[in-house]
Order: sequence, then C-alpha cells, then structure tokens
Amino acid sequence: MHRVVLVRHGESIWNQENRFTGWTDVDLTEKGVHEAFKAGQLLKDFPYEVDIAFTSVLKRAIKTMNYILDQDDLLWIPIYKSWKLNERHYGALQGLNKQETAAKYGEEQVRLWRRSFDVPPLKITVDDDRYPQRDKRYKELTEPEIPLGESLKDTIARVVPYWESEIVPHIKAGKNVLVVAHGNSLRALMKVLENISDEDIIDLNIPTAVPILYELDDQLRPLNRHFLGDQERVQEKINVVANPGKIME
Ligand SMILES: O=C(O)[C@@H](CO)OP(=O)(O)O
Repeated sequence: MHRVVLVRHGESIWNQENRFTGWTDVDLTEKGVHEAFKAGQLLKDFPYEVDIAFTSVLKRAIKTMNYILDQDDLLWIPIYKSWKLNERHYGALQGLNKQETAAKYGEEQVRLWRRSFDVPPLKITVDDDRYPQRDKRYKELTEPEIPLGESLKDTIARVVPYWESEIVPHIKAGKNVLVVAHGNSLRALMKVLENISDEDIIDLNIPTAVPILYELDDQLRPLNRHFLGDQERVQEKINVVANPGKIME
C-alpha cells in the first residue's frame, strides 16, 4: 500500500481579508502559523514518517511545510519546490475582496469563478503588474506556460503532469510523500486522483492546514481518504472555505 499526505497552507493574510489570492505571495497570519503547528502535531501521531516533501514557490505553502516538518524533526528530508504546485492563477480577480466581487457580479458568477471546472477568471494582460514574468522566480517559464488567469481545468493541466513525472515515481518507490500546496492546486490533484466528475468538483472545498491522508493501491487508486483531526472542527473549517463571505457578516 502507498501513502501520500496532502496539506493546504494555513490561513493567509488574504484569506483573512477575504481577497482572491492566486499567485500573490502573501504571508501566513498568526492563526495560519498556529494551524501549521497543529498539522505538524497531527502528523507526528501518524504511524508512518514522511520521507520526502513537495511544495509550491509561494511562502504561505513553504512556511506551512517548514512548520510541519519542524514539529516532526524532519526538516532534513528532501524538499522540492515548483511553481507547478502554485495556487491557480486568479487573473484580474487577484486582490479583489470576494464579498464585494459577489455584490458587483452576482453570487452565482463568483461561485462559477471559484469552484467550476472550466470557467476561467477575468484575465490579466501582459502589461499588468501581476504578469508573472515580472517576478524573477517565473523567468524560466515559456510563454504558453505563463498564466493570465486559470480555470481549474487549466490548473489540472500543469499540476497533474508534475504529479505524474516528479511525485509518482517516489510513491512507487515506497516513499511516504507530503505535498503542501493550495486550495485549488489540491482540488486539481484530488479531482484526478479520485476521478471526481466536472459537476461534483464544485462541492469540494479544502480546509486550511488539515492533513489529508490517502492510502493508494499499486495502481495509485485511492483505497481511502481521511482528513486527520477532530472531524467536527474539520467540517467547520470546510464551511469557512465554502462560504468565505458569510463569515465576514
Ligand atoms: O483566493 C484564492 O487564491 C483561493 C484560495 O485561497 O480562494 P478560493 O477558495 O476562493 O478559490
């Protein structure tokens, strides 16, 4: 049996401010740091030690991973970072408040932007300050790789090939793998892992800093998936992600 643990980063400053984040490199809040510590403690009780870890090039995920590994005295294990695990690029929505955006464009439009399979957000243009190539960490990206605003489908198109070529070989070699990423890059991965339909994916919301343990068969088909920790608390956290506007009221 193979094992992989997926973790979304802890609460970020823009999660707290209810703003579309995407590739904006915002930090964790104090609560987010605390959540990451808790995730590390939960993994400490996990009977199998993590052997190798993967994360994005965004600090909210990198720091969450470091806090987790530090709790478990595993900062020494091999760690790989890639932009391919970044949050989905939220285009011209990045920086906007989600509740204000819903008031302007309607709740249904925002729901489609946030959770549908193939509706992309409003896009940025190359002269936008948010154009990824202005940031040196994305200098190596080729033009077709540079996102202007990604749907979940577009996100799958970069996350899944990375999963298959860089992560799966380690899983098949018997390593216990940790992936610390983002709400939508993890939804992309989970959609494909669990074969979730384009219609059902709209209902999948990933709580912050809750370790998601998968046990996989030899074909890497999930035998089970388990959100670690107190299940009532996990559900509360899922509700916060599903209805971000509601918690601000
Ligand atoms: O803003 C974002 O980048 C994501 C994750 O925080 O938000 P949402 O849950 O709305 O997809």
